[in-house]
This record gives sequence, structure tokens and C-alpha cells, in this order.
Amino acid sequence: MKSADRPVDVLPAEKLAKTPGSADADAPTFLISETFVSRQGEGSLTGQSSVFLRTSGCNLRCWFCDTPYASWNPEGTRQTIDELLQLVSDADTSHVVLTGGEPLIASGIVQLVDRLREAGNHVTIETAGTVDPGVRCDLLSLSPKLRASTPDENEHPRWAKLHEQRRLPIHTMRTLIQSAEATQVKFVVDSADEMTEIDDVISQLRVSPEQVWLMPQGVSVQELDAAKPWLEPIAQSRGYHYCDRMHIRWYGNRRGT
Ligand SMILES: C[S@@+](CC[C@H](N)C(=O)[O-])C[C@H]1O[C@@H](n2cnc3c(N)ncnc32)[C@H](O)[C@@H]1O
Ligand SMILES: Nc1nc2[nH]cc(C(=O)O)c2c(=O)[nH]1
Ligand code: SF4
Ligand SMILES: [Mg+2]
Repeated sequence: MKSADRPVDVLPAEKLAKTPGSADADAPTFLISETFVSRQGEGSLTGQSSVFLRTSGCNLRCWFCDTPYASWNPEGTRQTIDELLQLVSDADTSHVVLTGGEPLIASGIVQLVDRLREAGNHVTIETAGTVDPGVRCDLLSLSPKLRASTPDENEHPRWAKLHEQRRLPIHTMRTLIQSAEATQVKFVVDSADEMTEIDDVISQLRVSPEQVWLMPQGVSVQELDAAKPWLEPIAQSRGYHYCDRMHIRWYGNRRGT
């Protein structure tokens, strides 16, 4: 089943390993796959109305990625910092969620986050935490990728290797955590067998249980409902949070929500 119904790796890994940003550091542009206003569906700010800015392009290839249009098959249009700031200022909320793809590989991302915060916005960054461009945000929503996220090595040999090499740089994740005002660590859990690995990553990151969220792997209400009865008690027994994916319950697995 793994990756059988998932998009294929159609572009050379090297081409997508680095950034979807412009070379001109003074006026960076970002490859943006979508922008929308929605309620935050995951983690400590669940329910908070927010502007979502989704960069396109990722240096990982999780087999289960729920936004393949920003990772496996990146799509988008280029937008400047001024255009993105205008879009945010036109919205009825000052909460911004930068996500992707992988927002931290985009050239100019530090400048974008600084400008958003200078304009008075609260900025959450959804990231797998594999690179640290020197960013400072209000909420680092770190989702370290576990062994089981790696794509099938027969179907995607190059990406399986790159993904394995890149997915868990603990030192980088620790510097990201130290630079953020607040951090939540959100694991995508596919099976209870992953708990030993999760506990080990948590102890290496040196975060406290109340910063940890266990989120089921799944993009349907049916998958979420199937996971909750076994995953929620595991989370509770360790003092972690159970993390539902409320946007899927509210809107279904639809783009722009
Ligand atoms: C699409 S990712 C973009 C940000 C970054 N690349 C990352 O992985 O954290 C946004 C969030 O969705 C989670 N996610 C992606 N696919 C998922 C799936 N099939 N089930 C549950 N969570 C998933 C990621 O772990 C992350 O927390
Ligand atoms: N409503 C809503 N909440 C979210 N929280 C994290 C998201 C993401 O894709 O990073 C996301 C998303 O795509 N939609
Ligand atoms: S790191 Fe995030 S965007 Fe990249 S493939 Fe994994 S879930 Fe998708
Ligand atoms: Mg999402």
C-alpha cells in the first residue's frame, strides 16, 4: 500500500533539493502554492483564524505527504514579500502560518518572517526542521520525520537515500528551538511501534512532555477516527498531547483549507 497511490518522483532530486526563492537577496520572491485564511487545525493554536502561506518545494519526500503539490510535484506562482505582506494585512487576523513544502529552504524566508513580525503579526512556522537559516518566529511547529516517513527505496531510490540523510539533524533542530519564542513538537504517528523512536527523539531534543503532540497519519476522518482510540491513551500516559487534525473534520482534505 505504501506510496502505491502517491504521486511519482518526476523531477531530479538535485533540482528540488534547494530553494524556491529568488537569487536576489534584496527582493526575494517565493514560489507559493497557495494562500488562504482558515482556522488552525493542529496543535496548541487549534481554532485560531490564520492566514496560511504555503511555499512550494521540499528537501524531503515523506511517502504520506498530504501536500504533494508542494513537495513531490511542486506547483506555484512567484510572489514578493510586499505582495505577501499586503495579503496578510488585508486579512481579518494577525496570525500567520508559514508552511509548505518546506518553508525554511526558501531564500529570503528570514526576511519574510522578520517583516511579518515587524508588522505586528504572530508567525507560526510549520517545518520538518532539517535546516536553520537563522529564523526567529513566535511558534515553531516542528514535525521531525521518523524512519517510517521514508519513501519506498525500490520506487524512489534517490529520494529514499536523500530523505534518510536529511530527515533528523538533531543539532539543527535544537538551534531552531532555541531561537523560537515557543515550540511545539508534532509527530506524525502511523503505528504504536514508533513510540520508542519518538521518545528517543524527544529526549535528544530536550523538550518537555507538554510541548509534544502526537498526530495520526491520515487525511480522512475515517483514518483519524481509527487512530484516536489507540493513539490518544499513549499520548496521555506519557504526558503528551493528542493532536487531532481538525481542518480535515471541518472541511475535508481539500486544498485551501
Ligand atoms: C505538509 S507539512 C509542511 C511543513 C513541513 N514540511 C513539515 O513536514 O512539517 C505540514 C504538516 O502536515 C503534516 N503531515 C503531512 N502529511 C501528513 C499525513 N499524511 N498525516 C498527518 N500529518 C501529515 C506534517 O508532519 C506537518 O506537521
Ligand atoms: N486548517 C489548516 N490547519 C493547518 N495546520 C497546519 C497545516 C499545514 O498544512 O501545515 C494546516 C492546513 O493546511 N490547514
Ligand atoms: S517534510 Fe513536510 S512537505 Fe516535505 S514531504 Fe514531508 S510532510 Fe510533505
Ligand atoms: Mg496540512
